[in-house]
Amino acid sequence: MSEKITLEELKSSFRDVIDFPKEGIVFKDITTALKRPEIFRHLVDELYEKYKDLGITKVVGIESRGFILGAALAYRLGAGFVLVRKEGKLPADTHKKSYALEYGSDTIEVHKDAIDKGETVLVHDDLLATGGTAAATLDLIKVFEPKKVYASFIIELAFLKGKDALGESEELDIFSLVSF
Ligand SMILES: O=P(O)(O)OC[C@H]1O[C@H](OP(=O)(O)OP(=O)(O)O)[C@H](O)[C@@H]1O
Ligand SMILES: Nc1ncnc2[nH]cnc12
Repeated sequence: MSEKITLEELKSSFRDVIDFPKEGIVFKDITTALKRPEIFRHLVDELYEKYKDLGITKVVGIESRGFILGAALAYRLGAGFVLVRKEGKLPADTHKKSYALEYGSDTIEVHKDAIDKGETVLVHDDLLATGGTAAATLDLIKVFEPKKVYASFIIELAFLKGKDALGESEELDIFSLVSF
């Protein structure tokens, strides 16, 4: 079971780095949380408790920070793990999507054989900012015709309205552990 970590304690386990990677950005650094065993375990346990009974068969982790808890969660859920990677990193045939994020733009890819039709999929990333990255990922996995899609984040930067960009609906369930 999770040790008792309060929301305030969790929130203060992240570090703000001013003007990274660009001037004007307040970067939420999760490394200060991940290096603490009790916080790392709390993050995995909280997400596991939320998703354990939903029949999730694949967890999709978004490169690179989405791989950390995404993989731990897939293990706990008994699900497979799928990598959504930045362009040029996946070796076999891929589907691709370009997108804008809070401090730039990029292209992501997923292997064409990563998910089967009708699977229940949990997309995981560390942080939801403008929603550009997550929206591109959700678009990318639509081609697999999943039965149901969940999206989870450790942190949501609510003032950037990423949830609006994703468009919560009956088909899509969005959740973040912490909101700033
Ligand atoms: O909601 P958005 O505005 O799209 O921003 C969120 C994305 O930005 C960060 O990733 P980044 O591209 O910096 O990659 P990294 O995880 O490899 O550091 C973060 O991990 C999310 O993936
Ligand atoms: N402010 C921010 N902190 C950390 N990761 C981010 N990804 C996009 N915006 C971010």
